[in-house]
Amino acid sequence: MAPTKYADRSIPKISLHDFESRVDEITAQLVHAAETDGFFGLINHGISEEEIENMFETSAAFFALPDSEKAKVPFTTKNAGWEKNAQVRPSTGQPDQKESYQMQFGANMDGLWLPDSVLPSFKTTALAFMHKAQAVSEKLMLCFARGLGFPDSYFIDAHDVSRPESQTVLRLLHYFEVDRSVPVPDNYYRAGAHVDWDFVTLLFQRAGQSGLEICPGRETTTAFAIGDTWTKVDPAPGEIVCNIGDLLMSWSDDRFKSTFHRVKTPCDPEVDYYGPRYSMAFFNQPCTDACIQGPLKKYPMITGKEFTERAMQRNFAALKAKREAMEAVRQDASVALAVS
Ligand SMILES: O=C(O)CCC(=O)C(=O)O
Ligand SMILES: [Fe+2]
Repeated sequence: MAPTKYADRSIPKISLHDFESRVDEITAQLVHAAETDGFFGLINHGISEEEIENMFETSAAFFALPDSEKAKVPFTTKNAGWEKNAQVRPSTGQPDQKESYQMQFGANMDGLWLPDSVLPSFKTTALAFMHKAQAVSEKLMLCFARGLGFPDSYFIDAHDVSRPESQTVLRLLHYFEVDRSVPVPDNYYRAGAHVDWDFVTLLFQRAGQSGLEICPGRETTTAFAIGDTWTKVDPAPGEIVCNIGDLLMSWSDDRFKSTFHRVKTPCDPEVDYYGPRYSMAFFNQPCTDACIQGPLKKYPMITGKEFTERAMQRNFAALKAKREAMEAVRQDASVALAVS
């Protein structure tokens, strides 16, 4: 695999302390980060390190269950449930080396919670954490609305998690331990390069479990930023790493940048972390009936349901193109072998 080019770029760290009295200052910082890097770290956000660690322990308890138990809550087309080695990224054409479990607040989760007899208090703990993440997200939504000239509650109303139309997701992720003695195959990522298609993502990482890499600012010149310059974002205790998603990019008429990121597979015993990696991503998704259009009306208005469907279709089309390209390379290679 061609060696990745790296640069030590720092992402802005934004503190939410004294939110009510500092809201305009925070808005300016968030808007600047969204217009440039598309990534920022949040501190003093109101979720304690203990609460985050408690949710990580809850997540580890879920993933420690036998696969036969987790398979009772399988991933569905409603973007909820458990999958293992099943998410193929268009950037790599290969499945991510991980398992994940996606939870939502509303009707899309019907039948997808394990009973308390299997995992005591899991649902209560997860929902309490999801409401905490939602409260942080609503602060960001207020600021982004103000920055774009919308009423303060505009994005908050469009992402109302108390409504059955809610599509917001907390995704628990577990990347498997990697064997140091086996060389990393080409195109093998814990999570291949991608942009998120939500409004804004809140990513929780666990101290010491590095691997996240970002390519800030949409300054990419190559497909999926592979070949561009990447920056490592190591987990800082208690910090939430946030990135703008495609939804906010289009809802801001492309003023705010959704940004490529990935999770590298460890390959350098000197610096990389080979153990199991746990992370949690809170994806703010619009209600299915939300009407999405930026202040400059650059794109036609669409609903939250249509936006989600189109994002999934784009992903499937890119994936199909990637697989066809890989198949053509394989056929060329076998022809070359046959004639040599
Ligand atoms: O696990 C991580 O650090 C990143 C996960 C991610 O980017 C995603 O699930 O969209
Ligand atoms: Fe992501």
